[in-house]
Amino acid sequence: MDILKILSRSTKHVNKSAGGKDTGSVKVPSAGTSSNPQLYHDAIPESRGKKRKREVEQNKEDAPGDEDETIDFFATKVAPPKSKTPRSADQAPQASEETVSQEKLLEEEECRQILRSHRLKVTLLPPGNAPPKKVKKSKKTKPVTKLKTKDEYTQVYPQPLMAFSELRDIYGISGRMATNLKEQGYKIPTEVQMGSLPLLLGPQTALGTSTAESVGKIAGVDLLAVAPTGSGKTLAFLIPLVNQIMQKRRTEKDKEEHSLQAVIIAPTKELASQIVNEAKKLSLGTGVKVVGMRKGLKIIGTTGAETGSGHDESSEEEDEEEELSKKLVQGVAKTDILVTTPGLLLSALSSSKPGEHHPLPTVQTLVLDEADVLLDPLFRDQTLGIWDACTNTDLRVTLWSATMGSNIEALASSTIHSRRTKLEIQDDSRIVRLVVGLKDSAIPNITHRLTYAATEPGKLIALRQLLHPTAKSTDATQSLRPPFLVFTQTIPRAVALHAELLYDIPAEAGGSSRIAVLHSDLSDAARSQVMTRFRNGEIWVLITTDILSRGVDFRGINGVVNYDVPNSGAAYIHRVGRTGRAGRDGGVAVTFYTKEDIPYVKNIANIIAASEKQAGKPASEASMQKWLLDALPKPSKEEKKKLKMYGVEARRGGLGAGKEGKEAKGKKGRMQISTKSGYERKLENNRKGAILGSRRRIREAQKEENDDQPAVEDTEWGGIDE
Ligand SMILES: Nc1ncnc2c1ncn2[C@@H]1O[C@H](COP(=O)(O)OP(=O)(O)OP(=O)(O)O)[C@@H](O)[C@H]1O
Repeated sequence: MDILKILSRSTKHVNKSAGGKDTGSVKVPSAGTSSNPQLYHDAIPESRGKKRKREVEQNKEDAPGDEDETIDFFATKVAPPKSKTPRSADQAPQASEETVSQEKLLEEEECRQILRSHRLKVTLLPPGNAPPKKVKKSKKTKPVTKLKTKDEYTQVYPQPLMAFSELRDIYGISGRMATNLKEQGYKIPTEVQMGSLPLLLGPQTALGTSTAESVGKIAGVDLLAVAPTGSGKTLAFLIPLVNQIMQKRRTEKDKEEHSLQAVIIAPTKELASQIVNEAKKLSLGTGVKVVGMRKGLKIIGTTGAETGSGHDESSEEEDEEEELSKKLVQGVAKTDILVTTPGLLLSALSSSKPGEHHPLPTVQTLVLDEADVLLDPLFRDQTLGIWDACTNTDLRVTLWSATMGSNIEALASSTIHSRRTKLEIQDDSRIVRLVVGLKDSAIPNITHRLTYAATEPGKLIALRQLLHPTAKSTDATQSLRPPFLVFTQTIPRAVALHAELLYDIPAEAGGSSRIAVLHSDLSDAARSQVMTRFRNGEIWVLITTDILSRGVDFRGINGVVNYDVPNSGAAYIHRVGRTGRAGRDGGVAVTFYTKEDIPYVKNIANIIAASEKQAGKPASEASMQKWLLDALPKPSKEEKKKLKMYGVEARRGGLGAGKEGKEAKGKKGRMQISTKSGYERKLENNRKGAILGSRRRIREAQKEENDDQPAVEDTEWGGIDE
């Protein structure tokens, strides 16, 4: 059925599939996949990279076209390859880095041109734990921290991955994994995959020509990757991981044995379970096992020392600890890859000594997905605790996000360096930073709308207008075709908005079952049921909090509504990045703001302006007018910090609560979610007050009358009056 028609007040129900081609002339993400998942392909000068360009063209021809595509809107991802008898992992050819034919590699200048045209920037971070230099500019100005000097940060031009076929031809991934990729329909690598896969699969091959003179041989890399939302970072970290484990398993005698090789940390259960699914599809038939962490799952085997039979003698303690870490059974969960939220794994690692954790000595790869939030104060201790528990000297760490502030980068690199010093690791590895496009910016392929709704009731009216467009419009910015997500600041607000909108979808279109709410107060089972129903297209409007703002991939979602303004620029980038995934065009991101939000929206307005500039929108068509940008006040650092931690004050804690969740004095109900304006509510309250007052007066008058009667009559029942 045409969702938009059903929701339009003036039109009748048309019985067509929700994900069908009947999406009007507006091209929306739910209409199908994009023929090219890449976001940037600036022209390369004619003479450069000809050979490779041909390959890309070829791939483009092979790619599925939008027109013929009839997909179930943001339906479950391409089904995993059918389990044909898998080719044994041992049969896969093994291409060592030395055997790669130099003919297959590009010249450095070609690499440079291609990387530039895809807006990829690769930088080697300083080799040692070089502290940032304090530079005093003048006597009057404060000392500034100069983070970059030419010698410390080296821009390099590694081999880009031009086609997935190169994964096998150049980097020697197994045939089985190559088949899995093909069967899932991956054809053209996205920018982050172009840049990161060569670096992680064969750093020497990838960096060979680029670094020979300037930085010498590089044995391995720890990677900080910053790439737009929906640009395929999951696949970028999973391919090297599964490949590495397969290679290791080839050398093991007992093929049934699994020992924990890699830990992937994600901030929410929803994202962790999505990663598990992706990893399972990729490793089908490879023998690599993936498990999602859950409460009660044993990661560490118990030993005599743990059950209380160990000695307390301090002279023996160190030896015992060493013995213990050797003896601990790492494969209790019997898995190669564990995907987890930070809290779950850290509590599974806690030892009987408070504040101490069991080590994970077999883990060789640690992946932090949404690394900036994992290293933010909320999760920092838990994430660093797990990182610290990974004691293997060969550990490689990769960090991924669409946003990464310089403080997070500094924390990550200092953790890597101090760990190397602590464990006395000496090898030729380097930290590499990969940035795709403009750092910390929103994807350029969606339409942004920043809408002033003045008041809370104004926001509700505006949302209803999006849900029930009254005028037929071909302009994607005037309507929002479900499925879409609505973000609120708090759980009570999400619940209240859900209650308010519950009956907005006509019964003929499925009624209240089409709208749902998801937040962290729900049980795990309820959360996962809502996720499944949304993915299956049963739910059209999903109201949620920031719990779904990061990483979650609902392929063809058409839009995002920020019912409440996000708490930071990064939160905006991630929320709106739920649409426009894998290069799909037509996604819409609507942000409502009221007078309470005015001090905070400049940041968002700037992000929108930068995104439109990136997309090449001429100034005349920009939705962010210069006068508005100039007029909006600039929040102070302190205000930004407060906003990030607690959200907009007027909405803190719930519907309209003040500080610490208490209703602000004299402002009770000011921010409640309701269609009625404050004036209407005042009239209603006055009416109610008048009725109550008149009842009270009647009661008082009756009481006075009764008081004049003899006392005995109080207890006598006079029967029902005729
Ligand atoms: N090379 C590719 N070609 C086509 N689709 C791809 C490709 N790589 C990934 N995708 C698809 O792109 C979508 C987004 O990928 P993914 O979830 O990994 O994005 P992400 O970069 O991690 O985003 P976020 O920052 O929001 O977490 C997924 O549906 C994935 O299957």
